[in-house]
Amino acid sequence: MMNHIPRALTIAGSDSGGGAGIQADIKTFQELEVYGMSAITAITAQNTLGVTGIQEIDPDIVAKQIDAVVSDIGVDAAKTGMIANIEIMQIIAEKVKQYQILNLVVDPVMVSKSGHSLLEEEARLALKELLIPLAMVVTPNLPEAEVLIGKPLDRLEARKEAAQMFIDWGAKHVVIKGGHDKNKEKAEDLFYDGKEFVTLSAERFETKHTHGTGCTFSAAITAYLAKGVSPLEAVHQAKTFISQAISHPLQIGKGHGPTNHWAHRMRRE
Ligand SMILES: Nc1ncnc2c1ncn2[C@@H]1O[C@H](COP(=O)(O)OP(=O)(O)OP(=O)(O)O)[C@@H](O)[C@H]1O
Ligand SMILES: Cc1ncc(COP(=O)(O)O)c(N)n1
Repeated sequence: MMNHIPRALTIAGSDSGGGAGIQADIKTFQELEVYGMSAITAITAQNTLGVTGIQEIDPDIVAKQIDAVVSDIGVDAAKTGMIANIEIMQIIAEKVKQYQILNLVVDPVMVSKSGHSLLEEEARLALKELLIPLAMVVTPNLPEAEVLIGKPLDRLEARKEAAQMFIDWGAKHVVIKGGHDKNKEKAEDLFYDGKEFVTLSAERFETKHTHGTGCTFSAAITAYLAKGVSPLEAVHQAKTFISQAISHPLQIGKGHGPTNHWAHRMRRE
């Protein structure tokens, strides 16, 4: 009898530099021994210094990519990253509902670390109505959570209230990532399932090579969900994966280099 092969789909933008987006996601799936597939929403001309061009993909082609992989191969878990515009967001929501993709990780990507918009401003708040309600796990960073909530989230109490809002919008679980909280000695993320708060704490590494950390983290959560792991355990395992990837950065390019997707192997070898 054939073993079941876990299959994960990323619905996101392409990063020609290979550090973020679809490329980071597929590398992460591969490292975690999950079969990776993609539905590309936009092509970015990008490297470690920034984004120099964006071609948004026709929403109909985004839909056809999702149809193609679901109808033939099947999807155990999926994630969204860069979505570019409202039409693409609408079609993704439609397809997730049509195919009843329950293990959906929504990474509400808005702006790249280099400061380029990856989701048109008018579409940002629509995440609350269209995609967050379909999320098994939603993974905002602090600036994204602040845009969606509409107020600063400096204090832990405010972050806890914000986490409750994500649950009220329909997400099953939320992780508010603390990577941007540079004042904190640790890299601390807040997980909430509507009942219990869990702080995920790890060493904060002094490095400028953090291009694609959010993509890699959400892709790792997706890979673990595809393998049948519970959301809390998936987030714990993904936190270990991203910490290892940041702790052994790749000295690639002249700007913010990528994380190291194979760093986790060093523990085994
Ligand atoms: N310097 C660091 N050292 C250790 N962990 C970090 C560091 N920076 C970010 N992280 C961790 O990486 C994960 C991704 O968080 P981050 O806040 O960087 O996401 P993001 O801003 O969405 O990333 P991106 O901008 O790449 O999309 C979180 O678990 C966060 O705590
Ligand atoms: C295609 C694509 N998707 C996502 C990101 C966010 O990653 P980062 O914030 O690290 O630049 C990116 N730069 N490009």
